Amino acid sequence: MSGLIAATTSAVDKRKALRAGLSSGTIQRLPGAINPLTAKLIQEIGFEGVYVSGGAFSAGLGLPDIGLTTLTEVIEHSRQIAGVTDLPVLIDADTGFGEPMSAARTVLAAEDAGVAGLHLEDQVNPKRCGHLDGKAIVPTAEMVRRLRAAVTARRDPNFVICARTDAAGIDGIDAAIERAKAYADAGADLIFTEALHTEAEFAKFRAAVDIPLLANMTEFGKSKLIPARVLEEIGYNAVIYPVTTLRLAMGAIERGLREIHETGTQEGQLDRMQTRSRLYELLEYERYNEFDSGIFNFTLGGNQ
Ligand SMILES: C[C@](O)(C(=O)O)[C@H](CC(=O)O)C(=O)O
Ligand SMILES: [Mg+2]
Repeated sequence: MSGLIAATTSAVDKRKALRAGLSSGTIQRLPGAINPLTAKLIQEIGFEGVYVSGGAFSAGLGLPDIGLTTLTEVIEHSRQIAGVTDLPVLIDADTGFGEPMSAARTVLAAEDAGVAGLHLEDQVNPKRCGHLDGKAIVPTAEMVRRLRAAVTARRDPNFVICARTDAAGIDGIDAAIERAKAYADAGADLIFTEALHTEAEFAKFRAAVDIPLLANMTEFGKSKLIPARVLEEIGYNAVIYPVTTLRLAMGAIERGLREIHETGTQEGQLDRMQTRSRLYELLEYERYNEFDSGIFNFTLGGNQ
């Protein structure tokens, strides 16, 4: 049964792995998982970690990314994803769902959900996507209070608290660097440098800040899409592809639905689909026989 239904690696070990990865000199690549099944694929392909995006989660609920989702919803979604993967899971906790005490509660809930780390951002409530104009940030001292509350609350010292600064797009990169230094002093383990534009900006940030850095390679935003290898050369420690799997899936879903609508059949889409046999392989369907031989007692014909 080992590894079926739920992953075998404990949350404690996953947090140790994330810490070790962040100080390894090898960039940790964390694609966003839109659901637990996607997290299984991320693990199978060989990435170092899994990201849970607030933007993708709210979009999946049919909502914009403007702070409408709740602590409970995000934690439950994250718990399901963390439960099926041996990889560390980093989650998007927006502004911490309220005042500093709520940020502390978010950390406790995330620990209980088996998550390896979370990021808190310095935007005002209600927050918005970091790649949109018109966002606003709280004073540095307020974000420091948010972070101190989070850092003090954690029970597992290896739980990663990542501080995201949205300041570059508002007050410029120098102000963002100053904030990052204050956030590191407040106990942040990792800095998420939101919405930088070019390699030169990423390099400038790297030169100025001593602790690990995370890059956000989200599509159709403010940042150039810089390959992981280049980010690693610059000295970044982690990179997220937060909404990529949602955009890939939704692009394919829209094309497929339009074709069915126009032609009356999905026949032309079959070679773009994950086959039944590939799905079953990913789910390790056959191994569930170990538990109950009545579950996988059939064979699949060709082309499935
Ligand atoms: C990383 C992010 O916070 C997310 O929710 O995934 C978003 C990504 C996006 O909207 O493209 C962000 O604010 O950058
Ligand atoms: Mg977000």
